[in-house]
Amino acid sequence: MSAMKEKNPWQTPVTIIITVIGVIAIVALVTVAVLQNRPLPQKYKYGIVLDAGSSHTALYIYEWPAEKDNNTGRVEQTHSCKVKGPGISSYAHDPLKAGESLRVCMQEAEQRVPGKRHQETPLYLGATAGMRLLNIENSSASDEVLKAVESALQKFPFSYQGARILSGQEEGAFGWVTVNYLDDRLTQGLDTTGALDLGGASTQISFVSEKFDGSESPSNSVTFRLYGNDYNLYTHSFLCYGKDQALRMTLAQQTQSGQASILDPCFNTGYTVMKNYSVLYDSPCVSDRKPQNAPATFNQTGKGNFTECQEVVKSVFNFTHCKYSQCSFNGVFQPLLQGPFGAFSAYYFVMNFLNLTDTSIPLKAVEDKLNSFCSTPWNQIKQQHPDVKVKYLAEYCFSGTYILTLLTEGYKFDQTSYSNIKFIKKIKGSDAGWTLGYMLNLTNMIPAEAPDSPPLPHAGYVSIVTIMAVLLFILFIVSLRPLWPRCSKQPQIV
Ligand SMILES: Nc1nc2c(ncn2[C@@H]2O[C@H](COP(=O)(O)OP(=O)(O)OP(=O)(O)O)[C@@H](O)[C@H]2O)c(=O)[nH]1
Ligand SMILES: [Ca+2]
Repeated sequence: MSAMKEKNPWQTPVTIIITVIGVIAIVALVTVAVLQNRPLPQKYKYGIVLDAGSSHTALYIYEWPAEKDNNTGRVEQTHSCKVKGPGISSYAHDPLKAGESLRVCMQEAEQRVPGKRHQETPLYLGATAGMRLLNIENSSASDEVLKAVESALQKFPFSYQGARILSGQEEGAFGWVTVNYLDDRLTQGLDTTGALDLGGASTQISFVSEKFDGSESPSNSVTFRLYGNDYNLYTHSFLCYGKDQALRMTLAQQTQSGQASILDPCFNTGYTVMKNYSVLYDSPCVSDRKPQNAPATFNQTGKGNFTECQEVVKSVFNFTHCKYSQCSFNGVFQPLLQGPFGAFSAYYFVMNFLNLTDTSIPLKAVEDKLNSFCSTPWNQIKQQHPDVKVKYLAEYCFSGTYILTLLTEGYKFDQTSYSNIKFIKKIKGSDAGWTLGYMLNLTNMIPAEAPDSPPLPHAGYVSIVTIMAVLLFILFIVSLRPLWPRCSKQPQIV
């Protein structure tokens, strides 16, 4: 055996030098290209929206890249703060307290938004059904409350943009914008998702239906042109059909004769509380039905019967008159249900607690679950859920029954369309609700026309520069072929 040694042509000094220079050139070229065109360090802008709901106020902080205001999906919720205490409409007798109640969350916002952005950060407060009801009942009181929150908010260093009561249409439409913006459906021109919002004092349904052009009921029609697409949205807000006011209506229904006690099928057996007639009837949703000569209080005792509860709940809906081709309830027009729906706020709280967020199950199974929950004694319910707020816990039988009835009898969801509902709280980290849509609209962040298609994205640019550099280098090496050392076919024997 003889030792053989091949002479590797790549090891000649010329090729080594060429290779090293080539590699250095590529690295330098790519580095310069990448650094030169790297997106600048990201700067963010902020916006703050206060959702002054009937049951409570919440503050949301949104953030988006400073140079890309128009890009869909780029605005995100970075923080939320729940105001302690009730909604601002509950401070009608002491409006200054409504302003004060916002202080803690506003101070939190001061901490969260970088100081140098404070002055340019828009701050909005939108009030919903609680203030709508107060405005009906006592408009000077609602003005006082708005004035008080206004002067409280103006003390903070943000760019205050006003506090006002949203109309039901706005509340429904902006909830729909939020859901579809977060799902990235608007820029893509995709089919949209409907929005179902169940608050404490009102509830909204909003969706696009092919059959609906707005002509049959103009007051339910909202048109948008977003990113070059036209949308004709159906939306309706039912005042008094939020879950707290609906509960009042069912109690009013059961206390018509002004009795001193009622057996309420919507509460668990063994549950009993004393309620005040004047407190119960202190709302425009029921005030006209206050029984004469009723005692000051009545005892509400649970009977825990889902079927009977559903009967009482049904009685707060009016199905008799409809002057349109079709109605949901109370003579309100509603086109054919279409597409998927996102159901949020109390829809989510309640159905999540009852383990009913899976909408692929038969409606009969939803009823069975409610049946068994409602008939469970109150003691047992409390024992099973020691950490849940007693007020929420006591109302889940009613709330679950109300939601099922509202969806199926009210809005006419059937087995198939029910399975198109998704109970949601957040989408990609941002809460579902009207606040984001409201801010996007007021800051003109959703353009009517599609923005020009962006130039090559950074990653694409880097890839192309790298590929080109490598190709150039290969071409260079190949062009030097005449200088390549000849390699003999025969291995040399040393
Ligand atoms: N079970 C449960 N209920 C909740 C929770 N938070 C709020 N609720 C109740 O759910 C209902 C709706 O709450 P929200 O969506 O905050 O209602 P809101 O915005 O104050 O009322 P609107 O002005 O009508 O929109 C109210 O009855 C609340 O008391 C929760 O964490 N769990
Ligand atoms: Ca709300």
